[in-house]
Amino acid sequence: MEQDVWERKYHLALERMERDEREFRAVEELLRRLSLRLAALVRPAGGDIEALLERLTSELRGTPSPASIEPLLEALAEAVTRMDEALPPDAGVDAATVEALRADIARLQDLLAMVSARLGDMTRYLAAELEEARTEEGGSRELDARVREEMRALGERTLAAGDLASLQAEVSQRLSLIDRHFRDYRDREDARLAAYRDRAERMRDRVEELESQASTLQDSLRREHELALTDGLTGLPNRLAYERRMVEVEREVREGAMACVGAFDIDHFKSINDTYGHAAGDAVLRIVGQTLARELDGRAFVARYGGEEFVAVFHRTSPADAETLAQGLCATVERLAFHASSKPVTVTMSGGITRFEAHERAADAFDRADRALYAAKREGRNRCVRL
Ligand SMILES: Nc1nc2c(ncn2[C@@H]2O[C@H](COP(=O)(O)OP(=O)(O)OP(=O)(O)O)[C@@H](O)[C@H]2O)c(=O)[nH]1
Repeated sequence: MEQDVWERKYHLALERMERDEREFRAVEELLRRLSLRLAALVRPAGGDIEALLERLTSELRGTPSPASIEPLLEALAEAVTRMDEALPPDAGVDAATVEALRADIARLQDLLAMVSARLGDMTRYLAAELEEARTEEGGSRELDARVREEMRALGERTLAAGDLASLQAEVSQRLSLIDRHFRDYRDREDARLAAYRDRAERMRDRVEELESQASTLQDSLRREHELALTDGLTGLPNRLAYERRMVEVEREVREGAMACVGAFDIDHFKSINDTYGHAAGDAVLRIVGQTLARELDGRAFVARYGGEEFVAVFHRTSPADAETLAQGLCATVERLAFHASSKPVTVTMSGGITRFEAHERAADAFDRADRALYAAKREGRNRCVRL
């Protein structure tokens, strides 16, 4: 009966251990996904990082040990550092892009250091559990051998016993020895279970702490990423966001989709600043930017390219339709009611439209849209030209 109770305890402990291990695996998976996403941010240099993560995953699927995992994590950290060094400031990528990528890489490095430390903890824990299971198995084998020995001795004495009284004494002595062996074994196992429970509690706390750290890190990365892609003054996507979007559009156009690029610039903006002040200029930029985003919502991706220049990418739109939309935008901006020192101020905008051709790079299409924009400026502003 007592043995049944002990066995139930033992199975409960085993189930708990398996559940813990599943939790650790879930955390490892979460961290792996996080690292993969970060590696994806620094493409195209992320190739060897993905291969290393692949190897790390297959290690984790087996029986992980610090000896097999630590070198992989070190190689991963090294690859990330190489990626940082491989980021030249003059590779056609603007300084803000390089800065943002460097910040991502630094965060990835921090994350790897954290993952490395935590995986070390976990694998050490699993190794200790394995050792524990081995010891436990040894203990039960020992008990088994002792019980067998007592039973064998009892059998021999039974045959040798001359009278009933000495037989009874022999049986009772052997039974109490067996009982003591069980008791010793149970006490040792109870102590081991208590120690195990303690360690499991501590590990659970550490796993919870790790999960919360990982999710805080993920949130702050997401927030910082959004900030890195947003123009602070207008709230529109910034040039970096535009360049990232253009990587996708370039691929779509190569696959046969139609797209147009529009460059827009507020006319005589310098004189708005000079006449009404920089704050008024900022307000004009904000309102014009938001007007473009609102008017083109669902039809084009709009970003602030820099200074007083905006860019729009029209998806699945013919050049003629994009030009009509752009002319409508110029007319809408002209109708905006600006006031400075209680006097109405008319603001106009010029635009240049071009088709994004399948054989060209995004930068070529933008340059042509920009040339169209300057043609519109030369032709008298407040208009749109298509090249
Ligand atoms: N207020 C404000 N001004 C800015 C900002 N960014 C750039 N500018 C100003 O925008 C002005 C751009 O002037 P120019 O490039 O000479 O062009 P423009 O006066 O608009 O003339 P055209 O483009 O030829 O019609 C410069 O005076 C910049 O200082 C900004 O964020 N806020």
